[in-house]
Amino acid sequence: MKTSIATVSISGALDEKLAAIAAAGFDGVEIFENDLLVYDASPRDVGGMVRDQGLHITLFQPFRDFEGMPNTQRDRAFDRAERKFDVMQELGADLVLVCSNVSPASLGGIDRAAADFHELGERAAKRGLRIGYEALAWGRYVNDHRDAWEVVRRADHANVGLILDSFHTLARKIDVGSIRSIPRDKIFFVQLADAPLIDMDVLYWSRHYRNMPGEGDLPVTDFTRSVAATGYDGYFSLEIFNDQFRAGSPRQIAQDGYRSLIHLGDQVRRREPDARIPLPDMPDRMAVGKVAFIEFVTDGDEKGEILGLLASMGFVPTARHRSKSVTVYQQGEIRIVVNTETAGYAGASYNFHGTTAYAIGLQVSDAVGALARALGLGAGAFTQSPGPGETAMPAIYGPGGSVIYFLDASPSLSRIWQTEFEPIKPAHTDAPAGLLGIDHIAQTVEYGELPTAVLFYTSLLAIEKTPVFDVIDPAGMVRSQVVADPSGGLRITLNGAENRRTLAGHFIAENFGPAIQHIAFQTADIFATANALTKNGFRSLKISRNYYDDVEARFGLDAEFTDSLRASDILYDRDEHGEYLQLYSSVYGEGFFFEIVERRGYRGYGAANAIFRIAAQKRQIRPDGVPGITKIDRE
Ligand SMILES: O=C(O)c1ccc(O)c(O)c1
Ligand SMILES: [Mg+2]
Repeated sequence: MKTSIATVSISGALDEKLAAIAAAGFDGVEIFENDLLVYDASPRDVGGMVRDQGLHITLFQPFRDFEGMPNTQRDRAFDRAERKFDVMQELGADLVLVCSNVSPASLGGIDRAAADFHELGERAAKRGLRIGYEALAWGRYVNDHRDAWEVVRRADHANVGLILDSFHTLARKIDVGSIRSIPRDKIFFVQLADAPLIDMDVLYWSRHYRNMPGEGDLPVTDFTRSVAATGYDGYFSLEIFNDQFRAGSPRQIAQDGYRSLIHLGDQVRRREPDARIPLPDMPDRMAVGKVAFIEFVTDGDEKGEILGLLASMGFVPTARHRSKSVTVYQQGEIRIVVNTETAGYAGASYNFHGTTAYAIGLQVSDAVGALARALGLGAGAFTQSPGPGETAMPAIYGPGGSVIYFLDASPSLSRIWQTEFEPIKPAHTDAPAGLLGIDHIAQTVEYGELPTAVLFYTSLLAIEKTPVFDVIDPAGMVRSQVVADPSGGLRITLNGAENRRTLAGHFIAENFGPAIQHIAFQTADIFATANALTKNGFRSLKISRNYYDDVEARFGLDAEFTDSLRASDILYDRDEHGEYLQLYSSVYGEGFFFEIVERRGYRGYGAANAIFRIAAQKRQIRPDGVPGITKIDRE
């Protein structure tokens, strides 16, 4: 797959952009004129800089308001073009993007536009250059790739071709099937961008909200399949106008972009038999059977607290690692691993973040295959040399420096709990609090890294994302998006914290980075679980009494049922599929907590209850109501 990205897509000065683009693995780069103009070096030197990074200049852009001008302005348009051709020759760029005219002065008329392009093609040919015509969704007369193609067809010049841009086509809901009949040699270049579905002016939407394919809601895969069906084998280039990306880390954004292209190319070539998208072989996205374990690292006083919390929820130690300071706590199918090693990555993670759920283990059909896919998508391998007799579990770095392990049914990995651990005779073997499995994991990330995390999980695993939704914290908004396997094997709620005063923002500030902020366990009977927990000394989060009056009225609940919810601090929600009951632990440390849920068919996560839960948690962290979260109520 020939990969490219426009310089406009990422932050920094031109040299920083180029370094980040090259480091991420791209083959080429679209040079945006502004990035060249504001950089203090000649076009020739910039061309040299690009090539020194091992990159090819795939396109120079944009050239605006060219075609269909009245005679008085037509000559000017050609003069301007010749000047741009000079720059391109200096740069070493052979293709220029001409976007459809938006000028009120332009005249329209398909033959007039075609004649202009024919002449421009003649002039370009003399210099060995090529012209690509792109329909902007807001072009004055040409705003549909089918019309742009008709102009190119009538221009009938070998040096004039079409540029397709997924955003313009998909934003206007134009049938992508129409691309399949365009001859591949007349498609000179393909730009790709996704975007969240927001109902707004298309120009504003395009210039501020585009994101990487797979991060938004547009059917970019269908678009790319249609392009691939023509046999197109040229560049696929990311052209992402996005305010957050412009302010983000150039390396991170470039890496995300590369991942999104490889993932897209991989999905397209699996579905489109005539696709000419060469990519190294990698297994397809894998379904997650379940979360096999969650691993905490802790030490010192904090260790006693976290173990106390686990015990109060009915977890019992079942196995101790043969050589490391690692213990497994279990209940039913749930395994919580508590690591108190001071060396290695766990120890380093503890020193930096304090007690944290830094690793998860995912059960997949082929652990080595999952690792291979992750590496193919640019993830970092996590390796720690195994001790004598230990099995190296395939693992990668996840969002925020977390670790993701893969387990499968292979002989060595499936027996890891027996071979590496010594059993501890448990005090009891039933599930004492009725906790049956992990319902979901909530991971808090920086606001700008929500799309990064979504793309990370959905490109690697057979899980789908929900649209973004807002969680209201009394101190600000938290943007949320869920990535989940429809069968429930893995559900991760991702929260992007916009400021440090929200509970999520406070958590990542105090934790010195993004991390798992809560873990939700499933029960089949939340009232029985609540009773068992109370007997165990579990301290639930106290919910405001006002909440229950409201929930009773909102859902028309029986007074008796509401009383039982109130008595156990259980929150209630309902969707078209059923009911949801939620119970929270007290807050641990600077914002970590556990949740227990009973799903009665319900498919969501109780977003409507989040504001009540967060307010209660903040009361607990800050009982005196003094701004700034300072003191934890441990009574
Ligand atoms: O917003 C614009 O003007 C603009 C310019 C060039 C493009 O390729 C594009 O897709 C949009
Ligand atoms: Mg474009």
